[in-house]
Amino acid sequence: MREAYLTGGTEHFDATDKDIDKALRPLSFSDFTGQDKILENLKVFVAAAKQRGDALDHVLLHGPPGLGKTTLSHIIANELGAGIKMTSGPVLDKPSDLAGLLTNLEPHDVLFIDEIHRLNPVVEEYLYSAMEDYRIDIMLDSGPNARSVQISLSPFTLIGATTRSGMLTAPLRARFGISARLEYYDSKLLTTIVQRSAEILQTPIHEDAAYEIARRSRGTPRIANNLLRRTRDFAQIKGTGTITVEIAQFALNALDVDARGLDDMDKRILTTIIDKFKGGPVGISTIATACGEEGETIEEVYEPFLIQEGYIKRTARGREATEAAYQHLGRLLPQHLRGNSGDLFGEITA
Ligand SMILES: Nc1ncnc2c1ncn2[C@@H]1O[C@H](COP(=O)(O)OP(=O)(O)OP(=O)(O)O)[C@@H](O)[C@H]1O
Ligand SMILES: [Mg+2]
Repeated sequence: MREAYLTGGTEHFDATDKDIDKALRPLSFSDFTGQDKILENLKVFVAAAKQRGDALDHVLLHGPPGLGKTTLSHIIANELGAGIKMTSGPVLDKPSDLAGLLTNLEPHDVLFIDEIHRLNPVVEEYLYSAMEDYRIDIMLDSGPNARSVQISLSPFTLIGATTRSGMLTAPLRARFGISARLEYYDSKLLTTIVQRSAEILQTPIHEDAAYEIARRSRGTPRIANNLLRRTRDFAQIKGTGTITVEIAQFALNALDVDARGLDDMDKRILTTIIDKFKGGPVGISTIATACGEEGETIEEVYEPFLIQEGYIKRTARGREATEAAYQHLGRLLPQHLRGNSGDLFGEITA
């Protein structure tokens, strides 16, 4: 169930959750909280393109799931006053799928390709000339009648989103004029997002309760919104409807979200490194097998947050648990991590 908070977009939610998700989505630059640097730049690029009457340059948005890549793509289209067509890498099976989408774009429209690192290489090849020269060459017929026809496209903006920018080919990456990496949100920003969402859901929430949800949301707006929804259920059934800090704590504990926002899989990864591999270093695929999870998912979804929060370190020989990880899980620090306290001890006994 926790997976719904972490992975793959909105498809895990039921119908009502999907509707709520839509309602909570910011629609304009001014509605969007955080990622200040990215927004500042995008505002300039959008305004300049509009002033010149050009299509906006192609945009690559990358970063962990749930930080607002899809949301930002819609906002960019809104701010451009343009239409948006959505698709995703694995869905574009044949060049004709891509051609169909491209030839239907109005001038300055946005084509959004999610999971762009998973494009079929043949389709990707076609995308190059579309991005560069706004044209595609398609083959008609096959065998002796085969001929290639060139089709001009309306100037458009491709927005590609990916959680794995490292898996993009160099030629594709080079064709994006604008590239932005979304970062995890701090608790203050997430508090603002929780408060905004609660207002849209018409649920009264105390500020300390909003903060409690925020700081336990793995730096991720999607998780914050999900925890808010579930907390709202607890407030409704177990309380008076208002989300107080007590209700928030009760709900978050019931949902197995720990005090620092780590979930079951986060903890399983840390305990695996510490208990089974003496704190590391250990390779990601070994951790994955021991945790019963895909290596890719660990690298893409769990590890970035654990690294950012200082629980694991990436070294040339693999992943290592840090002092913070031992402390958080209540494990005894191994000798090599005792550093300062060991010295102090040595001084006293000397
Ligand atoms: N800056 C923000 N302010 C307010 N809400 C946000 C913000 N960023 C994201 N959200 C909320 O979080 C949810 C998830 O965002 P979004 O779907 O854009 O993430 P994503 O980066 O596309 O994730 P994925 O990689 O899984 O596709 C959205 O429904 C939106 O309501
Ligand atoms: Mg998305």
